[in-house]
Amino acid sequence: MVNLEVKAKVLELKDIQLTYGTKGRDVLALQNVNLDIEEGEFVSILGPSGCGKSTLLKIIAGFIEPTDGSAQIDGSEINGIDWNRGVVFQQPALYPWLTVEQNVHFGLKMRKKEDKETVRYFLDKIGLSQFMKSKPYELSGGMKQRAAIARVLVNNPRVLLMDEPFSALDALTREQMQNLLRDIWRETKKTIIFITHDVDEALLLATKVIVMSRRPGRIVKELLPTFTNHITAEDNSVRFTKEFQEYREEILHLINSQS
Ligand SMILES: Nc1ncnc2c1ncn2[C@@H]1O[C@H](COP(=O)(O)OP(=O)(O)OP(=O)(O)O)[C@@H](O)[C@H]1O
Repeated sequence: MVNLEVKAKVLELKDIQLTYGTKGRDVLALQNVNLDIEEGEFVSILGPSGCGKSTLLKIIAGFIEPTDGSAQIDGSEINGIDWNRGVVFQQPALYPWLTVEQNVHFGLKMRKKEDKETVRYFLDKIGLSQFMKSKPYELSGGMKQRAAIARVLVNNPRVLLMDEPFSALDALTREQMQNLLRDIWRETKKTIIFITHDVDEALLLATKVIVMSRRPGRIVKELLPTFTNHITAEDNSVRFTKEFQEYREEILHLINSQS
């Protein structure tokens, strides 16, 4: 049967170029980046250190403007930060003087959209209900990152942007967080853009893997793995298949040949 389902294009990056100007020395970070992202895609970005992954995410987040080219969300030019693009960083940015519940509620309150029910729903979803009255210093690294994810999800963003969110976590917690994020993605059908240095992590989560060249960053390959659709918390045996290893080797070869 022919699949006639047409998904909406959420993000469109056209000929993006980004030059940082520092102390008279220009750094060309991105050049000719073209990328379309459809609704519900889980996109992972890989590439050598310093190739411009975070820069690309910052453009999509609206923290910085491209020097050239166009970055659009739902057909409109990205113009500064907005609640429809939530960002999760490597280090969870929580307010230390607020409880977990207050941290998660913060964005809604800022917009005068108080909604305790939604806050509690997401605290439950990420497994932090019992800790909602705790302060961030009372939480483990994984728990803090759960709170940071909930804090973004309550705003119901169109796109979830994640910059190496699990790289500071121990291996076991990292795997738990990957499973949690996959579950959230399956349930909410959010569009996710996820930067990582870990090829396995990208293949275990993403439906589209973008490999970038060394600086100035360009996209050298887009791959469409489907492993994430076959993984559950109990069974991630697809990672031991020949196909997984072939993807892995191809990506590692691409990255290493850039270095
Ligand atoms: N504010 C800035 N001013 C000047 N140069 C910058 C600035 N931010 C980043 N750069 C440079 O731009 C290039 C791309 O940086 P970016 O942080 O986007 O890369 P990355 O791929 O995310 O790196 P990593 O994998 O090491 O986190 C690097 O050479 C970096 O030194």
